[in-house]
Amino acid sequence: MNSSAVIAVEGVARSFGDVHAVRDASFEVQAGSVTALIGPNGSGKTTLLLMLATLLRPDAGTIRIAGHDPVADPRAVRQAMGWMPDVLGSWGSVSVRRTLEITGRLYELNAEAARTRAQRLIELVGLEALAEQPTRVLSRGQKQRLSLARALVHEPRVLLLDEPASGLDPVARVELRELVRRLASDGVAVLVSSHVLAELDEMADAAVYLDHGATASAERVERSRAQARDWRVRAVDPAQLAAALEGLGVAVGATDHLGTAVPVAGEAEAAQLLARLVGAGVGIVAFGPAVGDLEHTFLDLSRSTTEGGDR
Ligand SMILES: Nc1ncnc2c1ncn2[C@@H]1O[C@H](COP(=O)(O)OP(=O)(O)OP(=O)(O)O)[C@@H](O)[C@H]1O
Repeated sequence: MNSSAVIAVEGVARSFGDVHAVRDASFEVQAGSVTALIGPNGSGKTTLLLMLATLLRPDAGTIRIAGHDPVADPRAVRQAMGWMPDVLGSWGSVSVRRTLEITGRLYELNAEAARTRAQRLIELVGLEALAEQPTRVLSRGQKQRLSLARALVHEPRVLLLDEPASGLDPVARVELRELVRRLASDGVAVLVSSHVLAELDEMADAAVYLDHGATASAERVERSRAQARDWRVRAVDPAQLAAALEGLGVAVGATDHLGTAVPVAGEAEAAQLLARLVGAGVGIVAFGPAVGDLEHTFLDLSRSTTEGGDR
């Protein structure tokens, strides 16, 4: 295992009867980084996270969290790790503040330290106005914030986040992203699963792609990343743009209100195309990849699996 890998997963599998939820997962997450866990519905993300969080036993393979084995030493793993599940199970009649204080006590903070920590976390996730309310009155997004605060009570070195942005409004999503980046810059290893790939693009340094319970190899991910992708171009005068593209012999894709899709092999080719269009006098107002890096790779991997490509 790499010396700074705080999460190390090797050949992990878990089935439920005939359902092979996770077949063969191997990856590492480094200290001070944010790694995205990406996969289609039912690909095994939650099952994998539950195994890392000591809540489910793997049938095969090895997991190390901060050097500890979740099966042999779940207590050490829980001390090192904060876990934000996709749905918060909370004590409905207990206030937000008490929830965090009780969680702190469960992590063996003394009463004074638990109180101070609860107050800091309430401020960190912006729940001041609701601190004395019972948790049952919280909206889904507010519950997500409480769930995140609870995961941070014991200042973990490893943070597992299962769909943390679901239910959050746009402002809260930006705040979540900034908070996660800040935690990573403090040295925390973060593994985050989400379906909102554009958001992960801005948050993550690395990605693990899970497909039918297996992680895609680094070589396969690299192949998919390198595939030609569509860029989208928009001009003040769409007719002039269409004529210029035709003049340059560019085979255009679909046009919608965001612009016209053009297939481009890489950034150098994109820069060349832009220079030519501007040189031809076209007033370009927007030019960029049609989808983010993670989404492009994810779509290409899904396509190659559907088409029976190798893994
Ligand atoms: N307790 C269980 N018993 C039986 N099958 C299960 C159980 N938990 C998960 N599965 C099955 O394992 C597969 C992987 O499920 P999992 O929830 O890990 O996927 P996921 O990638 O998190 O999906 P989603 O993106 O939809 O949340 C699915 O086919 C699911 O039906």
